[in-house]
Amino acid sequence: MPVFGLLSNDIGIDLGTANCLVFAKDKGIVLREPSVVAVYSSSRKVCAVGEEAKRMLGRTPGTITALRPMKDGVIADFEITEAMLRHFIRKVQKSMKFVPPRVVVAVPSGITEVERRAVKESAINAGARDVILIEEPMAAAIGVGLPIQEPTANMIVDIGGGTTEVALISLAGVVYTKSIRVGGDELDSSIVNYMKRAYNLTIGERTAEEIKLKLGSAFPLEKELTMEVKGRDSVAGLPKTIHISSQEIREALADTIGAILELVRNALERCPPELSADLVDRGFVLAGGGALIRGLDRMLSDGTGLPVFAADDPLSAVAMGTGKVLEELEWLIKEIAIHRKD
Ligand SMILES: Nc1ncnc2c1ncn2[C@@H]1O[C@H](COP(=O)(O)OP(=O)(O)OP(=O)(O)O)[C@@H](O)[C@H]1O
Repeated sequence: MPVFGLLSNDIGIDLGTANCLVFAKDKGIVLREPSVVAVYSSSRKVCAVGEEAKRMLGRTPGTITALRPMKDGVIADFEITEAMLRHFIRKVQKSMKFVPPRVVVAVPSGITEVERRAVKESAINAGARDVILIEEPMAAAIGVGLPIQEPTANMIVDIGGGTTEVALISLAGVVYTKSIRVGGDELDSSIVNYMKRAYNLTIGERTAEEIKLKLGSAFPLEKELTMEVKGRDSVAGLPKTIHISSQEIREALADTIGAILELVRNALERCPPELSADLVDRGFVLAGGGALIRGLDRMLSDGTGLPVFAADDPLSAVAMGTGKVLEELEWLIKEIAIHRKD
């Protein structure tokens, strides 16, 4: 029975702490949903997954809990992560041909051996016939098209929801990698704290993220922006509306963004000299949703003296990388089959 080619329905999954993306072979990205699950508080039975569950965050009655099973780059809740993975695999399988897929899953590089095994088992339980894990920064580097197999420095900084990971790759191997639990979520928390400190305004994490998307920046903007924010006055306890500017939000984000710069500088300090020399011309690439923060490329370039490039579609980089790995797998397996015939 032909397992590859026409009947192949292999998929790649970016199992991110903020978003889950699924790449289907020959189709591209077929699913893009927040990594959020809503469960009934009493039975822990799943009642919504993805976009629908994210809308419930901070708005649930006592009977339902909306949670993010992967936080800070680790799996906080195995059971719910498995349910989420199963839900997404089944959702894309419905519209596909009926052969159990091989699955390439990109996972945060900081997860433990036990967590890796749990992800593999979850994918198998969800119907995969074979599971290959790849670390997120490697997948991102492949996804943005860096020539990772060449004997030259390929550096990627992946700023996700829970973590920021830096990786230096040469000859398809990781020369240096480091991950910190600082990413988009931490930026959101900085905004929550700033609002409380400066305006006695309590806001939820969804509102904080909205402010980050609308006003967030790491470098002065040509035209600074403003927006209206609604929340609860933490003293009077009543709903309140204020106006804030992008300058204020830049100030609120500065420490967290400083931690990302620090991570990059540490990586550069540990870089072998030949590869350092390569980086002078080649610079490094930003991927992950955090790469979309206005002026971040410029700020990191000023802080390191290197050229910095933001990926064209940073939110898709890891998923695109899993897709390319699938193509390579196919090629490798075909090669093996040809040699076997000989
Ligand atoms: N335009 C934007 N400006 C700033 N931040 C953004 C923008 N768009 C998305 N983000 C942030 O990017 C983060 C999600 O990025 P991404 O999907 O790459 O993370 P992830 O891969 O799920 O997380 P991790 O890499 O930690 O597993 C969120 O915190 C989101 O708020």
